[in-house]
Amino acid sequence: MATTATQTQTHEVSPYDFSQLEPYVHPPETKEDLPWSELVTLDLSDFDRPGGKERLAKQLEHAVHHVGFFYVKNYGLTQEEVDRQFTLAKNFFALPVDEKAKFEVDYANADYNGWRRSGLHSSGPVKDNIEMYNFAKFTKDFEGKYQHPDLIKAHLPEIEKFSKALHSNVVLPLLRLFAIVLQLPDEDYLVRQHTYEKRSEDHFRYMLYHKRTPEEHEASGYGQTGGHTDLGTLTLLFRQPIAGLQILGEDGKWTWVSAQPGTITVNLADTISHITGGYLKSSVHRVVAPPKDQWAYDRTGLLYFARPHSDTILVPIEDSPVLKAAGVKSRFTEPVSMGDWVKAKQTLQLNPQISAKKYAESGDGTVEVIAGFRDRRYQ
Ligand SMILES: O=C(O)CCC(=O)C(=O)O
Ligand SMILES: [Fe+2]
Repeated sequence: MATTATQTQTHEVSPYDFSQLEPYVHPPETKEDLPWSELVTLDLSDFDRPGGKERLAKQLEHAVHHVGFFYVKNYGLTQEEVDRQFTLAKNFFALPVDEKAKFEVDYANADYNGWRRSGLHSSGPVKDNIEMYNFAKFTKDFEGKYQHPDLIKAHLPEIEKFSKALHSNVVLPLLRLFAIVLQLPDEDYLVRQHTYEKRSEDHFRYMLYHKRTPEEHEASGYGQTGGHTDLGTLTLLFRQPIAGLQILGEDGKWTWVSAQPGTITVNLADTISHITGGYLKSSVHRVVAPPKDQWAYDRTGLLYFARPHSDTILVPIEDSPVLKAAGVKSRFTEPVSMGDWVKAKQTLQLNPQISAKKYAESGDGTVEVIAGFRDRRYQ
């Protein structure tokens, strides 16, 4: 009967339903005794308690000025919600190459939203092992601009909710804490440069480092050449157990970031450094080969990159007594907007040939990104 057929159809489970997806399971942690970074952990549930913001800002002071990295916990998303994003990432990367290729990034036009295939660039004689899928902000500016495979389409509302929660539960509270650290009369000063609705190039990312053979690790120099700073305001990195992320300390030594349960790792990036004349530290970090006992596993990442509105002019904030006392200056010789900065730095990041040529020409390990500001290469 017709009604039976309809009923059967409505009860059919979509192949994209979570019950049908291969769940992501965290690989085991390393047993190696590595030199781990000592990072503070901010309990964001303290934020709205009396005196909480001030306590958290105090806790951050050293980290934001000297380290550039810290953890946050209790950020208002359940472990299940986080695990579902890891599962979506895993299942997305498992799609056939032909399917992912329909959503490929357009680096030639400096557009990095969509799928980035691995093997685009070489590190030494070996091709890179990184795949990414970047989501633009879920705002009017980008509405209808990017298409997604059916798997992602089926879960887009949840992905939108998740990435917006990262912005409102983590990015904005942290910007208020920075305002307190900088003693700004207006606690929302930075928040107003980072509203979700207005145009900016924030993005949420699924990332996969494919496992490598011992020969590939060796030939790629164990990943030890990729020291960099991120170009935006803050980068959020979900806990995943494959060790690899390292921070360059003030003492010139690299330490490993460990996977603390229930946390997000946060690092400060270039823009927050620009608008504080270098007072807040854009941390140098890199991703190296994991310890040997983790060589058998892929490394899956969930990241959120926060950036100021594209029309923000990157000059030091004027009404901060802290910055005044430190005597900070603009890092540029002329006014540079966030849009200008993104374009200039991204041209170097997305085109290793251009970047390699410029480094070779300069010969001193630095290149000018824009308006007199020079980036360094960290080994
Ligand atoms: O995967 C990581 O741990 C960090 C990645 C990173 O540094 C970046 O994408 O800028
Ligand atoms: Fe980075």
